[in-house]
Amino acid sequence: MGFEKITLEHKRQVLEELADIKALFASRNWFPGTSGNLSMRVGDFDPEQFYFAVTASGKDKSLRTPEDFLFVDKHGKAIETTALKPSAETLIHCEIYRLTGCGAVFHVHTVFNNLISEFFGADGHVPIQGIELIKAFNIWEENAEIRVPVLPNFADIPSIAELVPGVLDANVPGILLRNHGIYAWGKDAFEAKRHLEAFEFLFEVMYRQLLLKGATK
Ligand SMILES: CSC[C@@H](O)[C@@H](O)C(=O)COP(=O)(O)O
Ligand SMILES: [Zn+2]
Repeated sequence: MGFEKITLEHKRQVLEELADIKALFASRNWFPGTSGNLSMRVGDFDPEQFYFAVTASGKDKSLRTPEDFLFVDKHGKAIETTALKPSAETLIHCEIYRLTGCGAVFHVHTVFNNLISEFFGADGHVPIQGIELIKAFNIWEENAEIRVPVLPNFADIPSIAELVPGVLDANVPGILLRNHGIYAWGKDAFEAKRHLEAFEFLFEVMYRQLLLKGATK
């Protein structure tokens, strides 16, 4: 489906939902120093052609303005004439949509995701086992273990994006960038938010557990 076939009403709904989520995350201090970016797909998913709304680069994400989002195509290029620049990390969003067909991708920098990504960075993944909130990823088995991939935080975003297919785990809707932040996604904004909140909770539990155990592993 071409971008022009997607109804204005649907596009407006998506922008409103994104703006509400942005305000909520900002209230949690999840966008310090203009960091973080959010996106939501508009229209159906087709790996050959899809579109999404993404935060404009470098904005203060705690503010609500008419210039907070723009629409881009599957290559991360703006589809309409605009002075706004898509998030510097849009290519990572593109890759996640392409590989998963998801409906929303949220990226935040928090103290806990930074600390945990660095502590386990050399291993290439964060192992999480036996914590109830793993069920937020629809994993119901007892004492389940997941591994959250950790990618190096290259300055060159395309170099990060090209590593995504090699580490993405269909059962784990998130990827950490070392000393940077997390990308979490879901079939829609509700699910992406649930996943992101679960990751952040799990990272905080792990951080505190490591302190309790004297930071041995
Ligand atoms: C201002 S530090 C954060 C940025 O370097 C980047 O990692 C980030 O998350 C926000 O970039 P943006 O281009 O505004 O989407
Ligand atoms: Zn970032």
